[in-house]
Parts: sequence; structure tokens; C-alpha cells
Amino acid sequence: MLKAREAVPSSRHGETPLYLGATAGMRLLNIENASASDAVFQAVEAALHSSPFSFRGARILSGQEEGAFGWVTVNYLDDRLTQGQETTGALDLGGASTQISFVSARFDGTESPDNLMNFRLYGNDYNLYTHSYLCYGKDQALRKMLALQTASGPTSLSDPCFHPGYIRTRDYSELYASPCVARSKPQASPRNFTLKGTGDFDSCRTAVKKIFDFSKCNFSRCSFNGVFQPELQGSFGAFSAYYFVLDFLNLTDTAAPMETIKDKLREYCATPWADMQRQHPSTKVKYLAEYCFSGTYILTLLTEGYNFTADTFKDITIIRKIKGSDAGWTLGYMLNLTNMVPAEAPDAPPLPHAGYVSVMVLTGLLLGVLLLFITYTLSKTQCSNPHKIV
Ligand SMILES: Nc1ncnc2c1ncn2[C@@H]1O[C@H](COP(=O)(O)OP(=O)(O)OP(=O)(O)O)[C@@H](O)[C@H]1O
Repeated sequence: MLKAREAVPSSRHGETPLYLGATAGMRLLNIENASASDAVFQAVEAALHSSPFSFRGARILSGQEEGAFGWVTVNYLDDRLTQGQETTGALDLGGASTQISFVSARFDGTESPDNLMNFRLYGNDYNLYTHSYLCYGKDQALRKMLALQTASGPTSLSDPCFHPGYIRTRDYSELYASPCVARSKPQASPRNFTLKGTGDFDSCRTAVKKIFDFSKCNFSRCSFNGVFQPELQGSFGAFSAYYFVLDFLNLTDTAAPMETIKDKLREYCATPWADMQRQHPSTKVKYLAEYCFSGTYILTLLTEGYNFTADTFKDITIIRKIKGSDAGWTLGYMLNLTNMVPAEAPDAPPLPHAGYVSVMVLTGLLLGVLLLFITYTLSKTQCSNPHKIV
């Protein structure tokens, strides 16, 4: 808010619209404890009402909206919508949910209407495929994996997704305090367990893969958990936690061979925890401890979950910003609420600007010549009939 006050001239504060959108973290809180979620909204709304901006409401976005607005942002910033070009798909990874959105020539919503978002933008129609996976953001995905590993209520857990030498005591009640895992809490578990890292990428992949269900699909094709997904098409931009994690791991080059990416992760996960802390003293410890899991999760989600292959992986660009603006759902949300992306292309002028200038100059010249001619004719008439005036 302080940044916004500085960025917007104070004379314009009152006319600047302010909206608040909440995503999967709040969706989960709403499921878990609706009155707590309401209380958060009341407090936030009170604070925003007292800001100098024109506050126009706070609400929780649906997963579909989150995915679709991320897609609008990426394609708006790339100027693909005004030009009616082939669009870029959007891959968003948050803490609580993850979204995939893209236009596919093979998807018109018939097979799975829930995944369809129709848009008419700048005179072009788009059938957007979008799906949001609640509980598959990187923080909730880690909970899901740990829940599977602690289903029998052990006091100690050797975990391949954490560095060798990493030790942390984890509280069972805290780990299972999320609707994503609450139902699988072991009946008779001790108060806590000791998590010990073993740093083994291949075993980590095996553990991560277990949080995806590939056993059922009632459609012609699925990603995971029985969710319909048409064949991937075109290029994709991956942002948010995809960027934070892959940038830290130096793995943003998606054109690198898949084996090279795996080798780098193998080496990274196997690095002793003490070395990691020494090499990255200013990195937040929670992030540092979880990059091995997060990197492995991202690779598994993209390849096994969404079906990117060794060949199509290079179609993904890992992005943070486009032309100086953050890639993410927020800009798309604002553009939508302020009607800044019109359904129809603005009327094209019949002539380009240079054409108008030429017509104006020619008309001016003609009028000038006409005026001169009239003046000349009049003065001649007056000279040849001097007596008629009297
Ligand atoms: N530098 C970083 N390194 C690693 N993780 C990061 C870094 N910065 C932020 N994160 C994490 O990345 C995740 C994505 O954050 P973001 O704010 O984009 O999504 P979110 O609001 O959690 O989304 P959603 O509610 O839809 O799941 C969060 O879990 C956040 O803690």
C-alpha cells in the first residue's frame, strides 16, 4: 500500500480503483474454518476502506479464474491478444494450488465443460482450457508427500527429498492442520517425529510421484487425479514458484537435455545440509531446505502430471516478468475488472494517420486556389463595370 501511495500521484489517489483478490490459501482456510476466513476479509476490507484509493471489493477467486487471469496477463503483456496471434499457455505454481491454462485446437469444452473458459478479446474468440489443482501448490504438495510417508505414525522419518545431515522435529498436529491432508492423520500418532534428510533424488521422485493418482480416467485423456487434459499445444510461460525454484537451482534452461536437468538435481539433493547453509547464508532456511523437494516436484508435475516430454519440455519458458510487469493472475484480474481488454477490436480508421494529413493538406490547397480564383474574378468584374455601382 505504501508503494502504491508513492507510485500514484496523490491527486489521483481518489480515482484509482483498488481491488483485493485472494487465492488458494484463502480457499483452503474457507474450507477449514469459514468464520476465520470471514474475519480475515472483514479486517482486510476495513483497512482498505480507510486507504486513500477507491476500494471496490475483496473476494476469493475460483481456481478457474486464477488460471484464466494468469493466461490473460501473459498474452496481454506479449501483445498476442491485439494481434490475434497464437497464444501462450500459462503455468502457475503457488503455495497451495497450481494452474495450467492453454488454448488447444482440440478442445471446445464438449468433453469436459468444467475446464472451459470462453473469452472474446479484441474481436477474437478463445476456448481456453484451464484447470486449478487445489492442494498441489508446492507447500501443500510437500504436506501430501509427508502425510503419505507418516501414515503409520512413526517417530522418525528418513526423507530422500531433504539434504543429508538435515534434521528437524515436526509436529503431527501442525503437519496435518490442512484440509489437504487432515483426513489422513494417523489415529494413534506420537506428538512429533524427527525428519532426517538422505538427499536421494531418484527416491525423492518415487515418493513425490505417489501424491498423483494415475489409476483412473473417465475421459479420452487425463493429466492426473482423473482430470481431463487435452493434448498440450504451443508454447508455455511458467511463473511464480516455477521461477523462484528453478531460478535458484539454475535450471531455467528448459532446452537442456532432460538427463542433464536430472543430473543437476541429483547432485543438488545429495549436497550435505551443512554445505548448503554455508554456501547460501542469506537464503531463507525454509526455502533452502525445500528446494530439493520443490525442484523434484516441479519436474514430476510437468513431465508425469501434465505430460510434457523430453521433446516438448523446451516449449516452456520460465518467466518472472514480461516487459517489467510480474507474470501472474493479478494484472489479468485488474484488466478484467476495469474493462481494459475490450471484446471487440477498436474500430480501425478507414485511413491511416498519414492519409488523413494528406487529405487535409490537399483540401486546404484546393480551398486556397478556389478563394484566389473567386477574389480574382470579382475584382475583374468590378473593374470592367465601374458605373453599375452608382
Ligand atoms: N524466493 C523463493 N524461493 C522459494 N519459494 C518462494 C520464494 N518466494 C516465494 N516463494 C514461495 O512460492 C510460492 C508461490 O507464491 P505465490 O505468492 O506466487 O503464490 P500463492 O499466493 O501461495 O498462490 P496460491 O494461494 O494460489 O497457492 C509460495 O509458497 C511462496 O512461499
